[in-house]
Amino acid sequence: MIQIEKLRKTYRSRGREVTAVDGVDLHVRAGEVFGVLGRSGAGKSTLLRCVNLLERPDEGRVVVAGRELPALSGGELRRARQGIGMIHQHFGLLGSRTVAGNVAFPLEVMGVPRARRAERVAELLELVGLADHAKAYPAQISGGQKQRVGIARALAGEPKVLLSDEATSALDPETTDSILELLRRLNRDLGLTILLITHEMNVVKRICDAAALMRDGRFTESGPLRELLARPGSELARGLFPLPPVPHRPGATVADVTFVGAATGRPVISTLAREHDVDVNILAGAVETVGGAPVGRLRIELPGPPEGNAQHLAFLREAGLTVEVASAVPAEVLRVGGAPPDVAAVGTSDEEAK
Ligand SMILES: Nc1ncnc2c1ncn2[C@@H]1O[C@H](COP(=O)(O)OP(=O)(O)OP(=O)(O)O)[C@@H](O)[C@H]1O
Repeated sequence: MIQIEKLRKTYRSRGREVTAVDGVDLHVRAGEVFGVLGRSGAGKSTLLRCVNLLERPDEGRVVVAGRELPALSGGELRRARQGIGMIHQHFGLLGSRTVAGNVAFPLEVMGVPRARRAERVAELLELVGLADHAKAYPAQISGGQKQRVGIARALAGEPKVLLSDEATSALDPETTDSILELLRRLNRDLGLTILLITHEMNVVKRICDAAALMRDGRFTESGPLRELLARPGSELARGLFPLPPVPHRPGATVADVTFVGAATGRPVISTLAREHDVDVNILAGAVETVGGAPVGRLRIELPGPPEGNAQHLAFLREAGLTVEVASAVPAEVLRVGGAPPDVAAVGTSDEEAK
């Protein structure tokens, strides 16, 4: 649905050059929720704004719903943009218009007749759970309700794609969850493809099917969450599912074992202990839902050095588990129970990030 190839965008001002997006490839499938995670200044907003051409890229292809946007003329581009909704961190509502008036605004611009407009506004407010607030003004509603108005307005033109620019960053955790739930429901019920940018790992964990980590204008890794979780050494996986730091005895083998999907239902660890007659010490562990699928992560300790446990580790890998031997992982990665500095820092508040 969104195909981006070798995208590059450099800002030039007062003799200074900043390459905000430096050769990004991105493929978002129809019906997918894709999250781009990164610190402030990584280039996320610029990337998002290049998808609907609010920002014109210097190089690269931008194809949305089969149309190569940079090649379109003014009128064609305006029509193509109707198929791409956008929501923002600070909502961008018109304070002088009611909730209904804000949602009606894009329909007026599109030239939708008054009667149809009123019907459509009612449908959209119902969809986002704001039917009772049609006559309120933005100043009279909460932040979460304002974002619901933003979402209703973004959906006015029946877009296939929704771009979300830190849509929950200004909201408290409970309201964030309710907005994420709404986005997930719209994704499922309307088949809406969502590309979101965020600095919050929780957002990726809650609703994304796939994600990329962006740093200095580039993707350092990307892919479906299930694949990332099963990819040894993935920074995103460690950030999504950190384990607490656990001191371990020298001379023992400590390994982080990740179970994704079907593997969560099998008693692999007890089978290893029984069939290989080895003592498995569980140091830490958790089972969570990531991208809608159960994922388990355990930190285990086996007696003796890794060389002596090669057969046991191979057994776990053959059973479909991802196994990372802790002693082979760089020390900084083990800090904060597995979240490396860059991914951990992504969780800073927006105020800190600015
Ligand atoms: N209009 C502009 N003119 C000049 N430089 C810009 C402009 N917009 C962004 N930049 C620079 O491009 C880089 C990437 O900025 P961008 O806003 O895309 O990052 P971001 O990851 O979205 O960060 P944030 O979360 O703080 O918005 C930064 O160094 C920023 O200062």
